[in-house]
Amino acid sequence: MKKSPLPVQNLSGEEKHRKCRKEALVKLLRWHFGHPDFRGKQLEAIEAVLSGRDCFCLMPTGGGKSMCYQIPALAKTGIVLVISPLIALMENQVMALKEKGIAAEFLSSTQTSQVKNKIHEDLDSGQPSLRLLYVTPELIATSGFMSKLTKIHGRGLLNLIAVDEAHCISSWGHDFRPSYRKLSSLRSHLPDVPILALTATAVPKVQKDVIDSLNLQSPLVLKSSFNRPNIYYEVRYKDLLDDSYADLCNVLKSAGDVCAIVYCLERTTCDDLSSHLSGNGISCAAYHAGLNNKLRSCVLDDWISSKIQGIDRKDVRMVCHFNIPKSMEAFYQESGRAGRDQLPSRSLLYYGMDDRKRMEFILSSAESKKLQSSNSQQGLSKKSMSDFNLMVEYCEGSGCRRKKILESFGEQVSALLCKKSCDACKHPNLIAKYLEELTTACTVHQRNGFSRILMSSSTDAIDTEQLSEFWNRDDAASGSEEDISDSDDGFEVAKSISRSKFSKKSGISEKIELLQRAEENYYQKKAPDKQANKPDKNAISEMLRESSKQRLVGALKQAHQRLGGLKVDFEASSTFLENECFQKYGKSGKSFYCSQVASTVRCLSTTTCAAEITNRVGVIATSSENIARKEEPPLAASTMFHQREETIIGEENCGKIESETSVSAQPPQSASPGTKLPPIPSFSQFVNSRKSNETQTNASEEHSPKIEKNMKKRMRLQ
Ligand SMILES: Nc1ncnc2c1ncn2[C@@H]1O[C@H](COP(=O)(O)OP(=O)(O)OP(=O)(O)O)[C@@H](O)[C@H]1O
Ligand SMILES: [Mg+2]
Repeated sequence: MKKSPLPVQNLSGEEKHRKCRKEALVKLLRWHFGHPDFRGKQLEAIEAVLSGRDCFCLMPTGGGKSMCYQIPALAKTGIVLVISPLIALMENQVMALKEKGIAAEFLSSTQTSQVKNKIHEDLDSGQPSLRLLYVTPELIATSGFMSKLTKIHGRGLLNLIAVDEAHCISSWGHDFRPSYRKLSSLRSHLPDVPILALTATAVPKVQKDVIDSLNLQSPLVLKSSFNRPNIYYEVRYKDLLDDSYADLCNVLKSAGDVCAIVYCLERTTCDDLSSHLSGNGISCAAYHAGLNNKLRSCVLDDWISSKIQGIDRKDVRMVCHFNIPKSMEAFYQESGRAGRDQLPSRSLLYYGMDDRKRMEFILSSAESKKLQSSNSQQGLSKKSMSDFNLMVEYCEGSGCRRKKILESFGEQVSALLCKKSCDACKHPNLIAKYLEELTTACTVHQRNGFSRILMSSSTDAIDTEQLSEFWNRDDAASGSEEDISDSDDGFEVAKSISRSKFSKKSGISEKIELLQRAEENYYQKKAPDKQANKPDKNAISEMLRESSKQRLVGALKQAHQRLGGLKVDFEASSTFLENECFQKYGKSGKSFYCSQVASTVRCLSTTTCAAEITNRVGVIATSSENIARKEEPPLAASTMFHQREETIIGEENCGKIESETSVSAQPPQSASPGTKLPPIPSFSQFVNSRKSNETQTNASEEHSPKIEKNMKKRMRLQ
């Protein structure tokens, strides 16, 4: 329920006494957030920054770090600037604050220029109403925004700069973000504004790096215990399971209607698992860097909409790692998304020997790559391998899992602390038995060799930041930094193998061979005959489309009632909107399509302006013809296009190959009505035809440096 804001109090006035001050702060906490008292070191952090002191605050995931800057924003007139690496997090926090009647906004490319202008107007006014402004690190780096901040500060209105997820500044951390480096300019431009750095990453080297990089001056360093008593830790051994997909499916089903996150190393696993779970009646969606920004935001929207909470939803009951994470830090951070409401929750890790080998390969590739590029990175690469070994020990060791987590962060605790809230403490004999079986299974496994050699050497997620879950949609201020987990689609397979197995000297033909192998492998995985027998669980049925239309009609009618008269034809408008969803995400499958419909319904249900809807669907009159024409692209061609794009092109700026390959590689929407698109050649066909063309045109120049160079450039092997 929305409350009227408590009048802002200037606590630095007559309430000088610490006790009174504390009482006033607790009052703010109770009034705005409904919490009875501060947790852990929150109060100390708040008092430090309110007194103008820098502060480094290390608290576990879900420990309540946000409160350390949200309360100061309410305790003084002026603005608190919050820097966050993840737009979804910003959106989510701003939404939650607004619901509580607190004036908060975020600036990012996802907003309309109208919204942005409004925020800027407020900032430029003598008395901004904003209390918290969330921005991306990229925006801080722009001179325009920095000079705006300087002006606000000049008017005495910039109270605090909070750097959330501050470990992103350190290349020693598991989520290093180059854009965070730019934050070092904050201190030089705004020397006397206190800075609060917040993180849940406990590695001492990272802490030092954060303090040094942000140039914190004699900061108050606050550290809390990392124990998450409400999380039950468990490991399952893939090599001992008949079918880990089925196992996860059962786990999720038996957990009931709860919210869960499943982390996978690779996009393909993410997609496969997601469609497997959907096919088994579990509502889920894949979310990874292979999706475009809109799609990702759409999935996130859906996630948010189910309980009006975001990626950091408090009620996540289970976090599952379907592949072993690369470090204890990453594991802690991700598993820590469970149970932020302090209620009993579960962390489940599926450990498999193949996964272990694959991660070892990734990390050792990173090591050799970094050794080549810079000797100074040597220590970093070695560190990543020893970090991973801790993770392996977590899975393969028999002792208390909680103790292992805490010890990896330098906390010495007794296993009694666990109170049987991990599988190793609760079922020690069973775990001992599993580990014994695992040893036997592995011996057999090794004797037989690993089945998926190509797979295990496939992932090119060599840069540490590529495995990060943090991401920004492209920000107006600069290019985007799409840093979420990367994977091994066919192109990546070939790319990584060509990088790892062959030196730069290897010939183009070897690389082409590899690409062809990768392609074969990709298509084998998606073998049509295998697919043909199976009904496509992710297909969008006519029935689903019809029910989506009905949902949209309902939302339009509600908007009509709420806004006092919409001058639109409900049926035609809903058909238009549904078509739009289908056009955008029809090819991507049911979950994305449903998500887009949900997003549109939400948009209709929340808009406060009738003109917004009429303008949007007003397009119908002029574009209905186009819609009819654009509907239902030829399925085979569009699927093929999608696969090609994913497999071979895979990244941005691929126009060159695309346009040379075939005219049919145009997006199907742009094909004129009735035009049957010619078949798209496979990548092998394309490469072979190019090879023979080039051989014909200049036989003597076969494998000449020029051709190799061009081919290399086109295929972006390097
Ligand atoms: N003093 C408090 N009493 C009770 N609940 C609190 C208190 N402070 C924060 N919380 C709640 O704890 C939850 C986690 O808070 P928050 O998101 O700030 O954690 P965090 O430390 O930033 O975690 P993360 O590292 O995941 O970002 C929120 O639901 C918040 O409302
Ligand atoms: Mg946080």
